[in-house]
Amino acid sequence: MKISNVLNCSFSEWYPKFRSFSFKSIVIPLPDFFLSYLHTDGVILPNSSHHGVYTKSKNLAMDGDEDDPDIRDDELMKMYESDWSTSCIQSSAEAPDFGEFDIQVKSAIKLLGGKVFPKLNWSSPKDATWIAFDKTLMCTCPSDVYLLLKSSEFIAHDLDQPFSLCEDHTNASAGQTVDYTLVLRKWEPPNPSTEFRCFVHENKLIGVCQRNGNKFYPHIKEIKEVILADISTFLHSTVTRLFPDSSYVFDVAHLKQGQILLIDFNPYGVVTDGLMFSWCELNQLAAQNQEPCFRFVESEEGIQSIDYANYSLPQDIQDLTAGEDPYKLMDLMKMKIQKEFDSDSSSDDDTIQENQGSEQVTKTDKKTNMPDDSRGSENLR
Ligand SMILES: Nc1ncnc2c1ncn2[C@@H]1O[C@H](COP(=O)(O)OP(=O)(O)OP(=O)(O)O)[C@@H](O)[C@H]1O
Repeated sequence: MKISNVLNCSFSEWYPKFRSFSFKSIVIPLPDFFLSYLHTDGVILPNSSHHGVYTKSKNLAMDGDEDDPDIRDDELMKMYESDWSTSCIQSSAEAPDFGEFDIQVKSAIKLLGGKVFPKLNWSSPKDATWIAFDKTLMCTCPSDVYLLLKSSEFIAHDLDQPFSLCEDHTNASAGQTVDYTLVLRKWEPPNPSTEFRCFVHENKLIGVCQRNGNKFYPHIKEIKEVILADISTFLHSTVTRLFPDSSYVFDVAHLKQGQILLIDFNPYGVVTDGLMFSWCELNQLAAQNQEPCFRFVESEEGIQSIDYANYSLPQDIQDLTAGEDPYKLMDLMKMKIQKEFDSDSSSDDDTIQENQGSEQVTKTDKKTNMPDDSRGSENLR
């Protein structure tokens, strides 16, 4: 994967050619001051949102929505006073004023029907839904967009190191200027059972898999030949003709027989999540001259763990599992030793429980039915 391949998957590169096959979208160039805002720590919403400090509820930050009858005054006060102890500190910081940019975002949302799905050049803030009032990426005002963008690690990756896994990436290319854009797409959530990720190597479809690996959709098995044939036709009649690279990954929704909705392009390489494939498997498929491999959840037992679930885990747990904070690990071990010491007298019971625990782990691993290397930590898209 080269820098040029990543650039070709940038939304503003592919969208003009595929406009009629995808969601209606508006691209707004990001001014430098907004990029600096995204880079700074902390979340202070602009003056225009009427709420200079970060508030937990999206509704609190919605323009002209102070009289929302769904929120009672006492609930509002509780939300304000809840666990945002830093708000006193933040309120003394200056709230930004986005002027013309804010107006552009507002009118784009209006033009797209009042509800939008936000992205930057490559990624959406899909890991930040926890911060949203309704736990989705639906935005109805500029503050919704800013809050999600500021809270996402995927967005931070787009901004800080979009080429970090490219083979031609050097320290010099790290500073390569990217024309950053805000992408607002008409809010039209596809039915997850219709979404598929498609892997293309040298213009050949090598693999297709269900986009959402944590659900079993019985209908996929029934119409798998139709799905594969429609994706293949769309690839060869449209995508290969218009997309500049020969290897890439694209996401689609199979709306009905003969009707494909294009969702996104991603680079062909480990930066892109192989979902139900490991990249090792994909490379093997690329080397073979076979029909595309179609993978989907074939039964309730084949379900994978939930995507991005780790982003909603407490930071302490994430640090522990990633081994990033040895002191937390030492504390945990001390607690464990103490617990074992305390319950020394009932060791027989403990042994049974621990055995049951390891049995469960083994079962869970088997349930995914996936090779160990199937989800690399490099996957960012
Ligand atoms: N216009 C839209 N309205 C509502 N939901 C959408 C819209 N576009 C995409 N989605 C949903 O969001 C998901 C992610 O979309 P998209 O692929 O554009 O984001 P992404 O961050 O680039 O994801 P990835 O990096 O995994 O490709 C889609 O699978 C789809 O379910």
